[in-house]
Amino acid sequence: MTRLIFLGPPGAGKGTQALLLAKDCEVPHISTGDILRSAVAAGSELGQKAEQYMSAGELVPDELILDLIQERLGQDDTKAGWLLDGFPRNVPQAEFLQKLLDQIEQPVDFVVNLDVEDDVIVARLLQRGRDDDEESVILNRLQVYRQQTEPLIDFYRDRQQLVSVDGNQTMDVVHADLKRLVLE
Ligand SMILES: Nc1ncnc2c1ncn2[C@@H]1O[C@H](COP(=O)(O)OP(=O)(O)OP(=O)(O)O)[C@@H](O)[C@H]1O
Ligand SMILES: Nc1ncnc2c1ncn2[C@@H]1O[C@H](COP(=O)(O)O)[C@@H](O)[C@H]1O
Repeated sequence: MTRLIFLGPPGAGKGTQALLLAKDCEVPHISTGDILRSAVAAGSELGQKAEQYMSAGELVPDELILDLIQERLGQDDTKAGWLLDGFPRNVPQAEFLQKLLDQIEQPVDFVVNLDVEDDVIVARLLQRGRDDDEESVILNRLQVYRQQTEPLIDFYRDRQQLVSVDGNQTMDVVHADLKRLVLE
């Protein structure tokens, strides 16, 4: 049983590491960014509403995300655990998640905070080249991260759930560190 939340700035490697660990642990990797990008590609109502925020590097409104995550965590493949990547992104989302996990009796094991410096992040994202990896949008995502998401570090530290991992190392070394933590 593995239930983890990945925190960290854009480009820290959350998606990369969550995908690797999801394979090791045989649990789903749940990325709200991936779900939203699929919705945009499909042209669904959710996608149409979310697109303008995503392309500007803003968070989409909570009302578009909370039902989505509640429904996803109710699906059968989550019974053996899950890895959350990109959710929660602000304090109201974290409070919602805490209540939801209490209700469905699925406590989180711990929250991984991937630490990476800003200049490394910008270089990585410019190389990744996703639609929202354009320099001005990257800088806005970083600002949104500092204002809205970074306070979650204290939120989870106060609850003794935070574990920091050095994301400045090679992907293999970060993966090995995470495996050690999960298997301990
Ligand atoms: N340890 C690493 N060293 C060098 N490059 C890395 C490392 N981890 C990830 N990357 C690369 O950096 C880019 C960003 O990684 P990734 O998509 O996993 O970040 P993320 O935290 O999920 O970002 P976002 O929040 O923007 O979706 C990718 O191109 C990935 O291949
Ligand atoms: N949890 C979220 N709350 C609000 N907006 C979100 C959330 N998760 C993703 N988004 C939007 O999608 C893009 C890309 O997300 P990544 O996690 O970086 O793939 C993000 O900038 C938000 O606009």
